[in-house]
Amino acid sequence: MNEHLDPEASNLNPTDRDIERVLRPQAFEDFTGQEKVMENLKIFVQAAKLRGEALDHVLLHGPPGLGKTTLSHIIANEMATGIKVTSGPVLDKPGDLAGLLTGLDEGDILFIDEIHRLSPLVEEYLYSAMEDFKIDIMLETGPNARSVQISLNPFTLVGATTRSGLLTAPLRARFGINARLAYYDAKLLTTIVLRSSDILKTPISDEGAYEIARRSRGTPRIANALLRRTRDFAQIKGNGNIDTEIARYALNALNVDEHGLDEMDNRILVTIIDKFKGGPVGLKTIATAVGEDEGTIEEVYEPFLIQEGYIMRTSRGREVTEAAYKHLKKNYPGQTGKLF
Ligand SMILES: Nc1ncnc2c1ncn2[C@@H]1O[C@H](COP(=O)(O)OP(=O)(O)OP(=O)(O)O)[C@@H](O)[C@H]1O
Ligand SMILES: [Mg+2]
Repeated sequence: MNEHLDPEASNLNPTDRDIERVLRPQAFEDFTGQEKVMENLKIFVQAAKLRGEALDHVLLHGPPGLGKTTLSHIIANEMATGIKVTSGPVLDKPGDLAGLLTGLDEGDILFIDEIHRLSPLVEEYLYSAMEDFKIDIMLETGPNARSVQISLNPFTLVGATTRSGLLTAPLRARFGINARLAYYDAKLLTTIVLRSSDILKTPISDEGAYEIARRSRGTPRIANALLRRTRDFAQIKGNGNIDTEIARYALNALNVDEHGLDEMDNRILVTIIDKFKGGPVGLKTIATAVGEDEGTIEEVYEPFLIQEGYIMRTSRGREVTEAAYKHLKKNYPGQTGKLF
């Protein structure tokens, strides 16, 4: 597999990257949560294996860190096939894609991360590959140039995206299996934290694990990262064991608040309340006011704030809820204004 094309690997330091790899579940049975998605996926994998066919193309979508990349590797492991990894922005010419496609063995997985960022030309080239396992390739250049159609081995495209809304309809329609990953509840994340501490050989109490879990924005990647940092605090400031007290100490030091909101989450809520009277206000305006990229707010911060009931999406923009005022210990202006 092409590790250097794994885009998320680059923003971790080498040690954390190694740890992330060790913690990554390898089989269906190590993967916690996403019950509905997993139940179906297991059936589709079993059926494809029974028929000796390639699995239908799979689209995985959902916020960052919920397990899309992990699942793509699990699918390859469970199908007992090879996997090639690339990403939308890396494939800038159809030729790049052709090279990957012709190198696939029967039943192999081609994993395209950030598939919403494919160039239109590459995307169109993908259509016939996905549908008929055929591609056109150009032979020679200049006056002798001609294209020939070649057959590919049947393969499975696994596409991952945090922005399924940006996928074109024709591309979306070519995926037979469409799986949306949702945020994890604190109980599931506790299981994940306990499993990770076991692998890292870090002693932890159930309560300590729960404390980390419930403050991890519903996201396994964040839970694992907070576990690693809490382990540092436990080793330097404590006796190496993670209990509730050291977990609280570490999470406060890391600016993760009682409800698991981080600095940017809180800055977004404060901004909407203080600068825009609680909203409604447009996404672009919020982005400018907090100094963060609009897409990042939409795909990383907002979904969690909406799911936790701090923000509502209305036709006129984003509005904070009473829960947001309460969370920030601010007076809720309430409905009074609307009576007059
Ligand atoms: N269901 C799960 N059970 C246990 N660990 C998980 C699970 N889902 C994710 N993880 C852990 O969280 C980490 C992040 O997951 P992953 O890289 O698959 O997320 P992603 O959805 O691909 O994120 P991105 O959109 O940023 O690429 C993994 O290394 C893995 O250790
Ligand atoms: Mg990923």
